[in-house]
Amino acid sequence: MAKPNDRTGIWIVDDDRGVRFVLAEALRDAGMEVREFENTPSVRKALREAMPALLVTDVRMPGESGLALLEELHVQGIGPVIVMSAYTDVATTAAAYRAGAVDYLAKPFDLDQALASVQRALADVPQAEVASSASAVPANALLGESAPMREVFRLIGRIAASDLNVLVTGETGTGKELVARALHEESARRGKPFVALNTAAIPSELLESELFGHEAGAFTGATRRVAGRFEQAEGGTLFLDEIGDMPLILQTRLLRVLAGGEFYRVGGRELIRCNVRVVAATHQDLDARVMAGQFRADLKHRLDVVRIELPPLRQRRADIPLLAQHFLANAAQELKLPPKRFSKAALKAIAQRDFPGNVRELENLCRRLAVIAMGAEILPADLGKSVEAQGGDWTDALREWAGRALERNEADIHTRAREALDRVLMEAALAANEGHRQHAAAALGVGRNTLTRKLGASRARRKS
Ligand SMILES: Nc1ncnc2c1ncn2[C@@H]1O[C@H](COP(=O)(O)OP(=O)(O)OP(=O)(O)O)[C@@H](O)[C@H]1O
Repeated sequence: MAKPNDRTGIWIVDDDRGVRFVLAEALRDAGMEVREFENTPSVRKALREAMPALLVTDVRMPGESGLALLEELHVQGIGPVIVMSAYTDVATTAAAYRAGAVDYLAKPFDLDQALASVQRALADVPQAEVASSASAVPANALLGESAPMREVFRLIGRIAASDLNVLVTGETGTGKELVARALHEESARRGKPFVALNTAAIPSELLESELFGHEAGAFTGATRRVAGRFEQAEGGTLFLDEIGDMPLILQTRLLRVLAGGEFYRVGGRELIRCNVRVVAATHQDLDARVMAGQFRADLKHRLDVVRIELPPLRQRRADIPLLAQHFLANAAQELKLPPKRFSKAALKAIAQRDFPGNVRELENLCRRLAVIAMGAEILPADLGKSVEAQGGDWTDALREWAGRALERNEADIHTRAREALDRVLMEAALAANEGHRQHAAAALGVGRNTLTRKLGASRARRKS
């Protein structure tokens, strides 16, 4: 193989002649020397005589994948490499960064963007830290193909391996928790716990012990030592949802832990060191809360090292068909119903809807459709039925459900029914109020705390 100081030119590897041509021309126009390759064996051959200053490679090509080549070259210390691909799922982007890529271009890309990326790579501008573990990447449930979601995947892939704190923002139901999970799964912390805590769902007087644990006798009713979420997440990731609602006094404690990596359990004297990556999320405007004195600016800075903004579903309608089909198939499987599919017209009609409750609302709609649509194909008329079913006589369905559950001698029928009732009402009210909890609570005629507590309890149960 050639010596590293012989590096010249930019090598483009892509089985698509069109892509090679357009990119090569753009780079040549910018005064760069370019060589083109249509597969990895030809690159290997060329590497016997020369080395590129920069390699730009596609991922999926007939024969060997660009990532396999990249991994090998990375081990040998060649670099930098830019990966370009139409596959912008988290698993592929994260794998590219792990294999040593300095950037990831989502196809189709803008030529100016590609040129800027090449120039950055050549100038050796430091990119995000990358870890170099090459283990298999688990399948990820975070779906999307719209431009904003591709950007989100790219960002996740880029920062997952670092230990940076991340703030995920977006309306309710946009997938903030899924993003936090993806960050965890794509990091070296995978295999260690991922612990989620909705700070708004826990009464503030209990939140401290929930986060940091307590010793026996710390307060009335504390009969034994209990580990908090920080301890439970040791070595892994702690997801703090609705961070904007955290009481100020706890913000101060959290800040201390983040700054020092140490804490005491409530009522405890032993200083506990922790190694936890914190991913926080909020649907609120944290900057506005800082301005209003409701959120500590220094804590915001600690949490907001990297920000991932999830756009509402109505701003990424291109994702709706993909998500809807996925949820419909999932619901049918989960509920043991025969598989159903959307007619083209139904899918089109769904994609035109606004979803104030975002992906969660779409998921719920698909579940209802899986149950109520008569035929194997869901038609636009079924969408209307689904709306009627929401406002129709649901007690019939409940009666039927109760009858079946009793027949099967199932346990906790009343509790489960109440939970389902709570959940449906809360989700409906949140969806109707753009995720605004106070408005949703008012619309239901319950207190805001009741709503958040029930919401948290119902989610915790669904997760367990
Ligand atoms: N991109 C996506 N692909 C697949 N499923 C998704 C996606 N985004 C969200 N979901 C699903 O939608 C539901 C809501 O997502 P999630 O709980 O992550 O939202 P959230 O933003 O954390 O909501 P909240 O602010 O109300 O806590 C979940 O069931 C999740 O699996």
